[in-house]
Amino acid sequence: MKPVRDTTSVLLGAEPALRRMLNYWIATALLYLAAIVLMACQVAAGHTPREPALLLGATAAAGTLVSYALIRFSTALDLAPDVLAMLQSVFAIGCCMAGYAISGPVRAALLCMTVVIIAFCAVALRPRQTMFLSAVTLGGMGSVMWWLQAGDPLRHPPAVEAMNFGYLAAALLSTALLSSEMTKLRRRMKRKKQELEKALETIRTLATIDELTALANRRHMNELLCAEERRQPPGAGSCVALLDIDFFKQVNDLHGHALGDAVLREFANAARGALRAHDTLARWGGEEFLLLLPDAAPHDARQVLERMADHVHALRVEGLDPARRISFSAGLAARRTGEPFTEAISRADKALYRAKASGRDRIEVA
Ligand SMILES: Nc1nc2c(ncn2[C@@H]2O[C@H](COP(=O)(O)OP(=O)(O)OP(=O)(O)O)[C@@H](O)[C@H]2O)c(=O)[nH]1
Repeated sequence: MKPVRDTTSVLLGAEPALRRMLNYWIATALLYLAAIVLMACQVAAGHTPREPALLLGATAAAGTLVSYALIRFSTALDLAPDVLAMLQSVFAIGCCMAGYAISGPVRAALLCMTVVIIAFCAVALRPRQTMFLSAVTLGGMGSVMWWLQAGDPLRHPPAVEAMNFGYLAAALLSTALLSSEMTKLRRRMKRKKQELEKALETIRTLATIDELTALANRRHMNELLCAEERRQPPGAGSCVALLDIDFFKQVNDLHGHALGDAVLREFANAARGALRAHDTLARWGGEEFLLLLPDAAPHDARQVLERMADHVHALRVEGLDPARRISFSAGLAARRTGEPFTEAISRADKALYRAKASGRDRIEVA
């Protein structure tokens, strides 16, 4: 299986976009093969002269191989998908025109091939390019038909050529319109997909971030704690701390809820600035915050909290009495080996209660 996989990846490349284009190429190559076989049948039945049919078959085969090389090395050659599609379709339409000129009574059947070519290329072309290609095809085929009926009106009766032209014009027009509608549909779907991705991103943010402080919310912190419990090998240390802003109720009572909100926001900004790279501070509820310090000894955790306290003490919130210093009390607990975080948090909560009871603006260790 591996040699087959290796050969496939050399032939089709590894990039999904390139593979998709080469899969399209395989489909067109099969179409060319079918056309060459049918042309050979026409030669065998005596409807088509041998030499021009051979020349056309060889040109079509060579063109198919060249188009493979152009697609396979399109990145190196800096060929955009629409340029590739245009080149391939112009070549294929040229083959159809030559095939029509040398085919006998079945030549009208070749017209359906032109429609297939336009439909194929419309996947990679812009609607305006598809319209242009359809017009070029109609002009080219019309010229061949005119040239055939002018040169040999008995084998190519003008009325028949005119009807063939009419059918081709109708089919190409409908195909071009249809492909333009499909392109618009694809664009709409792409836009919808981008909108959905954006909405999903917003939902993800809303589900993990606290709206007021932009810190992690309680739900997200619980997820992080579970992940941390799974990640941490037994014995490896981490700490949790519960923080509560001191006398916060007074801020609300004296200055109103809006200023209370501003204090919460400023507190969060200041506290965030004191964290280490892997620490997470979450709004646990109201004016209470939970700090998770992975791989931290109690001494390291205490240093983080002291740094945080310095940042918070230095806070000046507009509208608040400058003499009023914002502070917080904290309960710190080092997680014991195998201990669930819920228990460590409960110990931190008791330590926080002691910090409040013994005068606030301090850190108590559980
Ligand atoms: N502005 C504002 N206030 C909030 C919010 N969430 C909770 N609070 C208020 O926070 C206050 C918490 O006060 P308490 O926990 O009773 O006590 P405190 O004044 O902080 O005193 P200590 O904690 O004992 O130092 C209450 O008045 C709540 O209404 C919020 O999102 N915005």
